[in-house]
Parts: sequence; structure tokens; C-alpha cells
Amino acid sequence: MTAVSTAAGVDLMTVRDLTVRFPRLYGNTPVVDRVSFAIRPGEVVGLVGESGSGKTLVSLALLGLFPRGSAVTGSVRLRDRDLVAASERERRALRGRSVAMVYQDALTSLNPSLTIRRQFAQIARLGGSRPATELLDLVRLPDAARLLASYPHQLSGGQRQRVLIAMALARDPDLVVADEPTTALDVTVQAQILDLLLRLTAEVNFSLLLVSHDLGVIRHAASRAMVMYAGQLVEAGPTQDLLDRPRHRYTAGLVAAGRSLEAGGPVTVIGGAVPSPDGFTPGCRFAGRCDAALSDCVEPLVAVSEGDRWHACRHPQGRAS
Ligand SMILES: Nc1ncnc2c1ncn2[C@@H]1O[C@H](COP(=O)(O)OP(=O)(O)OP(=O)(O)O)[C@@H](O)[C@H]1O
Repeated sequence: MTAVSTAAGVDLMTVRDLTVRFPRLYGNTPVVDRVSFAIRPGEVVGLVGESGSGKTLVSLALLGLFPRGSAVTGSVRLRDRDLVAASERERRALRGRSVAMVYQDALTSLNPSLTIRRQFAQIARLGGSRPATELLDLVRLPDAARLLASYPHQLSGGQRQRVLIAMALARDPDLVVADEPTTALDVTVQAQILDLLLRLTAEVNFSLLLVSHDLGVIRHAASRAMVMYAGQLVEAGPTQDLLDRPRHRYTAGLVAAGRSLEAGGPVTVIGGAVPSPDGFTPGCRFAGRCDAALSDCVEPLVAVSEGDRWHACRHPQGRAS
């Protein structure tokens, strides 16, 4: 495992040996296994990995969110506070203020029965330091009066995602965790939202952890990238180096899979790492092999080892044999 280490005292967030288990489900087998990295102020870091590799659990841990039934060890230090050791009350106080999250699907993240104005008001009650109109301006949403009076379903996907980003910035966080922030959007809107997020990191001055299965997004946006596989951080480093000269064979597989997809090549096999009482079982989460065409696939790109071979993969459900 390659840990990212930076000079002590400079880092904003330092994760050391973060391990997450679900004892009642998987016994002693961790689903996140001794993950260590650091994020510096103002830095954009990419986190990639196949479905089920642990990206979301790591992202949530940065907000001090630990799912029910999980047993968490290691440390997640935000400046001088350890979120793992902190009480739930302390974690709640830090959440949103120091670290905020932008989720993939704005439609489900926003409350469908409240106007955007009411949703901003709720955040203001939690201690939001910027008025809604200023936040909407920041995310380049014109016509604030009309927008604030709207319900989420009355906005376009891109507008909703901008609203979500505005809400994440309401309390001036030091770190924003964006979990697949553009995946649910049209391709042209994806690029706009990504560029907006990047511009805001400099303008508003926050660090960004960008979780994505899309290597193009990571290459474009992140100066440093980390790769997760089966719960472990298997490789980390400057993005360009990591993607051009991957050292870990999973990263090499992921890069090759990405190229195959870009070239419009066929998508062959789905795979994943399924935690079981005996440890991680490499293989498909749903079934064995699949020769589905790309157009039949519905899940984000993953790559999988099958012996020494690596494959471009998408969701094969219904097509697996
Ligand atoms: N609340 C939970 N209870 C039990 N197991 C969980 C829970 N959350 C995650 N897991 C398991 O932990 C592993 C890592 O999950 P996680 O959601 O972090 O993966 P991921 O890399 O974010 O995947 P995806 O890209 O599909 O979102 C998976 O095997 C998942 O089934």
C-alpha cells in the first residue's frame, strides 16, 4: 500500500490506518482496510476505484459519518481533532462547518417538498455564514428570486447540482467531499459543473476530495489521485504519473479499461471484491462473466482481475452466464 505523506502540520485532513468493519455481517474482515492519506489546504485529490472498493465509506468517514453497525478504528484528523475518537456531538458540530459533502444525485439529496428558499433557511439555522443570494451568485445561478421560490423538480439537473454545491459552501467548509458529483448529469453539463467546482476551490478556498469512477474527470481535475481496490488504498501519487505510469496492476487495468471504453471497445466482464467471512473474494458481485455490449450496461466503469487478466467492466445484470 502506498500512503500519501506530507509534512506534519501542513495537512488539513490526515487519515491514518482507517479501518471499517461490519462485525455482524462480515466478521473480522474489513471493508476498508488500513487506509492512510492526507489532504493539504486548497488541494484537489481524486479518489478512484471500482464499485464496492470502499470509496463511499472513506468519504463518509471524512465527515465523521460512520454507518450503523460499523466498527471503525484508526484516525481521521481534521487539523487537531480526531473524528473517530470524537463524540457524536462534536462530529455533528464539525460536519458542514469544516467538511461538507456534495452527493451524486441532487434530486434525492434535496427535499422534494420544500422550496429551495426553505432549504437554504434550514442550513442558515445550522449556522450558515453566507446568504442564499450570495451563494447562488457564487455558483453562477442567475435569477435568484425565481430560483429560491422553486421546488427541486422545477429545476434542471445542472441547476440542482449547483444548488447542492451552494448549500455545501454555506458554512465555509475547509474541505468538500464530492462523491460522483457529475455522474447523474448530461455530458455537457458534467464539464460545466466540474469546472465550476474547480474554480470555486480557488475562489472560496477549500480542498476538494473528488470521488469518481471516471479517470478523465480525475485527470482533468485532480493534482493527486488515490486508487482503492478491495478496501485498500493500493496506489497514490501525482495524477499524471499515476495514470501514465501506474505501478499497481489494478490501476493499470483501470487505465486500460478506460482507454478501451474511450475507443468504443466492447465491454466484457464485470467483477468486484465481495467481502465474505473468509476475506475478500475476487469475482463478480452479481455473477460470473458477461459479454454485454456497453449500451447494455448501467453501472460505472470498474476493472477486475481475473487471474492475471484485466477487463473493462460494467454492470452485467441479466446478461451474466
Ligand atoms: N452500511 C453498510 N452495511 C454493510 N455493508 C456496507 C455498508 N456500506 C458499505 N458496505 C460494504 O462495504 C463495501 C464498500 O462499500 P462502499 O459503498 O464504500 O463502496 P464504493 O467504492 O463507494 O462503491 P460504489 O462506487 O458502488 O458506491 C461494499 O462491499 C459494501 O457492500
